[in-house]
Amino acid sequence: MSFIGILILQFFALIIPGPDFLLVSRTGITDSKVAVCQVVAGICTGALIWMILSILGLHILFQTYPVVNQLVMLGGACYLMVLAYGIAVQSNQEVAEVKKIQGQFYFLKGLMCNLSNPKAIIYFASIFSALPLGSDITNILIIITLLLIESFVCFVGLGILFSHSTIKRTYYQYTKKIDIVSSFIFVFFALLLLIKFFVSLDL
Ligand SMILES: NC(=[NH2+])NCCC[C@H](N)C(=O)O
Repeated sequence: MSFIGILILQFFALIIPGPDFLLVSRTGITDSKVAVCQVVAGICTGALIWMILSILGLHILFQTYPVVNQLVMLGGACYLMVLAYGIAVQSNQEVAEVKKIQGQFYFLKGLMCNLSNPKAIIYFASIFSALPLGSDITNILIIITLLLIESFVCFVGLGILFSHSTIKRTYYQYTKKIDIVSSFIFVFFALLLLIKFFVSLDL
């Protein structure tokens, strides 16, 4: 596959709503643009970690020892539940209080959210094996850089889109309802991971 082909594929992977997408759009609505950049930097660091692990061949470890994959899925599901719980608690607090509690953890939130999905390692492994002219180191470095830039630009763009005043106004009008819906969506993603976990147990 050509570099352009890989970037187009990655674009669709980015914009399909998932935990990263939800976290970025939410941060855009409820927080500052700086917070969006920090969350996205965390997500991109997570993506970089998955890329490095897949280059090191750890996807083979995941396939050979499914228990490693299962543990990450379980941990990921728990983390998404924690995110959902955080939003649910937040919906019962005043905005000023919430700001105080959230503190500086945006980067970590983005990082953990991205790492919650172990499927990423298989995804990146297949991308690296589909590289044009084989997987030599220059090609891999180029594609890693391009994928990270694309993820950063698309997600920051998404966060800024959601930080638009009209969307913010709507949010402050329906804060509680939107918080509850987004917390349910995080629970939904966590349940998907849990279902995959139980299916992989092959009971
Ligand atoms: N940096 C990445 N490649 N992230 C993958 C994002 C996957 C999916 N769109 C989500 O929002 O969860």
